[in-house]
Amino acid sequence: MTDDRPVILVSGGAGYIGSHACKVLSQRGYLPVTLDNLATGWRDAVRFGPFEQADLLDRKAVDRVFQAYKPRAVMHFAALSDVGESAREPGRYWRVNVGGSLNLIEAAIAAGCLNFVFSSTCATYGEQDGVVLDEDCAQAPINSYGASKRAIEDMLRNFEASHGLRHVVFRYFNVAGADPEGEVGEFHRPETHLVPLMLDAIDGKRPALTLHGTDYDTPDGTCIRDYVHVMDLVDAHVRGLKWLEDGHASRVFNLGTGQGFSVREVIARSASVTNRPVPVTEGPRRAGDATALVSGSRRAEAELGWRPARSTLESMIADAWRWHQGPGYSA
Ligand SMILES: NC(=O)c1ccc[n+]([C@@H]2O[C@H](COP(=O)([O-])OP(=O)(O)OC[C@H]3O[C@@H](n4cnc5c(N)ncnc54)[C@H](O)[C@@H]3O)[C@@H](O)[C@H]2O)c1
Ligand SMILES: O=c1ccn([C@@H]2O[C@H](COP(=O)(O)OP(=O)(O)O[C@H]3O[C@H](CO)[C@H](O)[C@H](O)[C@H]3O)[C@@H](O)[C@H]2O)c(=O)[nH]1
Repeated sequence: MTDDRPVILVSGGAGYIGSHACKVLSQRGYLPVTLDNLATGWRDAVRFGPFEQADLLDRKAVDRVFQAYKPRAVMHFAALSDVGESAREPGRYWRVNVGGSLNLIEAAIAAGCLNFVFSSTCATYGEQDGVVLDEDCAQAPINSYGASKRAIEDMLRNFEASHGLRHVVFRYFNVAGADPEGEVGEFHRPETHLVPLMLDAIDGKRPALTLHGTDYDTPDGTCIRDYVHVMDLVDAHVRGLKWLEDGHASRVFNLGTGQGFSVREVIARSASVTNRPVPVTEGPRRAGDATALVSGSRRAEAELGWRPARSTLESMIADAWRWHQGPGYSA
């Protein structure tokens, strides 16, 4: 390799969040190497560094990527992350998320790459009405997706104790928005996330958005979530990487704004940002959904100096809408 930038191995770099992370890493002087099997990601989203098509379940292939690029650290985004599917097919979530992470962790250790940044989720907290969700809160996942992520957090702690694997765990709340320059954005097939489905309904790509439950114990009956802009989220990842490079101890950080919005509030805000009506139908609850998930922590701000700059509903919807109408969305 002639490029002498520090290499970061990005698992899941062809996916929504991983592709944004690659963009920001490359802007900040790193060489992001994407390892992805394209299960839910896209070749076109890998634009900011080399691409290695490999499955995390193939340990030999993962070892080869470490040998070829000698990364300084790993950012591990690759996972299955559809809450509803995880309720129906728990085996896939344990196999891919937990088994794949075990391979990646063991390969990193074998290669002497001991700095590891991991995508976890607020779904590890489960359903805890009235509890402030900070990092010390008990984890009680209510679906196998959340359970698989909690298991990986445990795995990281075990491998730190045995092999010195230093790690930062980010428990994301709901990620939304897109690269404001429109190079990458969110595109899943099938799509399950609220914002892209709503934008599809607004511009006629789907007949309507279905409200998954209107009888929750919230002011308007729909679930409450804490939405964070994908660009703010990946900025925190680069800060997490520097935290490890600076020699700090392993740490868990929530990534959310601390403000919750109901599904109906997101819909109302989208109608005003796009200046178009949102066709809506009411449906039953979706298996595995918690009533309200809102971060109650300022740890990332206090310790990483992280300040979300674009995480208003307006910015997230406006950036997602721009991406949605551009050429990349249906590529
Ligand atoms: N989007 C959110 O709101 C959100 C919230 C909390 C946590 N997360 C976590 O963030 C991470 C990224 O989420 P995303 O929304 O970008 O998902 P995504 O589906 O867009 O990206 C995941 C990527 O991982 C790849 N992948 C999956 N299985 C693989 C395997 N076995 N080997 C190699 N590559 C594999 C996929 O092809 C895809 O490119 C996930 O770990 C997810 O659990 C996301
Ligand atoms: O068509 C839809 C899609 C979503 N929703 C609702 O909108 C809210 C947000 O749903 P998303 O599917 O966009 O996001 P989730 O909260 O289910 O999931 C996100 O947060 C989870 C943690 O709970 C996981 O981390 C997961 O990876 C991440 O996508 C939920 O109340 C959901 O029921 C609808 O009403 N209709």
